[in-house]
Amino acid sequence: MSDVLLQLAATISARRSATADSSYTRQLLDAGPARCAKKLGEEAIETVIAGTSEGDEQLKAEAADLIYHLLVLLESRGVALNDVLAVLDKRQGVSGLKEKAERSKG
Ligand SMILES: N=c1c2ncn([C@@H]3O[C@H](COP(=O)(O)OP(=O)(O)OP(=O)(O)O)[C@@H](O)[C@H]3O)c2ncn1[C@@H]1O[C@H](COP(=O)(O)O)[C@@H](O)[C@H]1O
Repeated sequence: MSDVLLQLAATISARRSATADSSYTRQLLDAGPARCAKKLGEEAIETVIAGTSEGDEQLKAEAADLIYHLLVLLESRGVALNDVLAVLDKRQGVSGLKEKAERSKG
């Protein structure tokens, strides 16, 4: 799973040197983090709609769009996917309820 994500993140990063007319990713990166974040929000809403009222195939397609746009936002902000995966890795084995309580302590 994370092999696919890491490969996609590498592709997205490499698109920085593509031409804008050949790459949708390059167009998003050129538009900057605010535009990338807005696209992510749109895809999140489409995923919510699929999750509540559409079939499994549509949900899978929207989830894939969402993940792609998340990776583009991370690239636009210069945040490495591996650093996000490290945060998730540290949380493994920690109950979500315990983690939430730690967060509210500040
Ligand atoms: N995984 C994806 C991927 N998922 C979704 N999308 C695009 O994300 C867009 C989201 O759909 P929308 O309906 O919101 O698109 P839209 O209305 O045309 O978008 P805007 O005009 O609003 O920006 C579509 O254009 C999809 O093609 C993706 N575009 C690229 N990739 C990956 O990125 C790689 C590089 O792509 P390029 O940068 O285009 O070469 C590809 O080989 C893929 O692996």
